[in-house]
Amino acid sequence: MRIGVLASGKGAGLRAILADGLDVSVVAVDRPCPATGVAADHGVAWEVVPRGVRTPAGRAAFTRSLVRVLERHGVELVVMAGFMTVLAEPMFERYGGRVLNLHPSLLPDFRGLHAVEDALAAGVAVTGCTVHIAVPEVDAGPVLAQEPVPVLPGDTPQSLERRIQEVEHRLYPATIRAFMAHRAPLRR
Ligand SMILES: Nc1nc2c(c(=O)[nH]1)N[C@@H](CN(C=O)c1ccc(C(=O)N[C@@H](CCC(=O)O)C(=O)O)cc1)CN2
Ligand SMILES: NCC(=O)N[C@@H]1O[C@H](COP(=O)([O-])[O-])[C@@H](O)[C@H]1O
Repeated sequence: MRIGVLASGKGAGLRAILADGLDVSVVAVDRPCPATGVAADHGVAWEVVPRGVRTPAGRAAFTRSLVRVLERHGVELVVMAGFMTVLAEPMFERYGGRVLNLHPSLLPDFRGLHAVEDALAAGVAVTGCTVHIAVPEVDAGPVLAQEPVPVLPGDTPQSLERRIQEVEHRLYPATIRAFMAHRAPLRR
């Protein structure tokens, strides 16, 4: 199954996906970011799709542009790895049930942009990460996999994020493989 990865940042999750040998056809980013360098280092096509104004119409136009890039590369499964823009309906009209996201908390706890900081501020002893099927509602949709991560005394957002990402970089590729094993490709 041909994978398209959506990213916005450092690309550590993307690097883990590529290191696992998954077939990534294209990396699409919503802003210039180091993830494109990770793609280039692995010989994977990448494109910057500027997200523009985040009005409903602007978000829909941005999402349609993303879909066109993914279709141009024959993508059948969309994998968000540190993607930081909320996708509009056109993505789910085209790839409904085949858009995955990785979130750095045990959803439904700590949804949104600041999950690591929020878990730390809440004083929980355990947080974690979640792989789920994305839907139009942010950080909702069916959970595919979760793994707990302890919060340790003296943790900073950075130290906790590092511990979570160690788990993410193993859990996400494994969950993507399991998902593909149970889904027929869109076309044979
Ligand atoms: N329709 C969906 N789009 C996205 C989902 C999703 O589940 N459904 N997951 C997110 C990833 N994410 C959390 O895991 C997340 C990313 C970004 C935001 C957000 O509020 N973004 C702002 C812009 C923030 C910024 O750039 O500083 C926005 O889009 O207005 C919330 C959750 C990816 N997309
Ligand atoms: N709400 C989405 C979110 O916070 N995603 C998180 O952003 C990080 C991206 O790292 P990367 O750009 O190095 O892969 C990852 O830890 C991922 O869980």
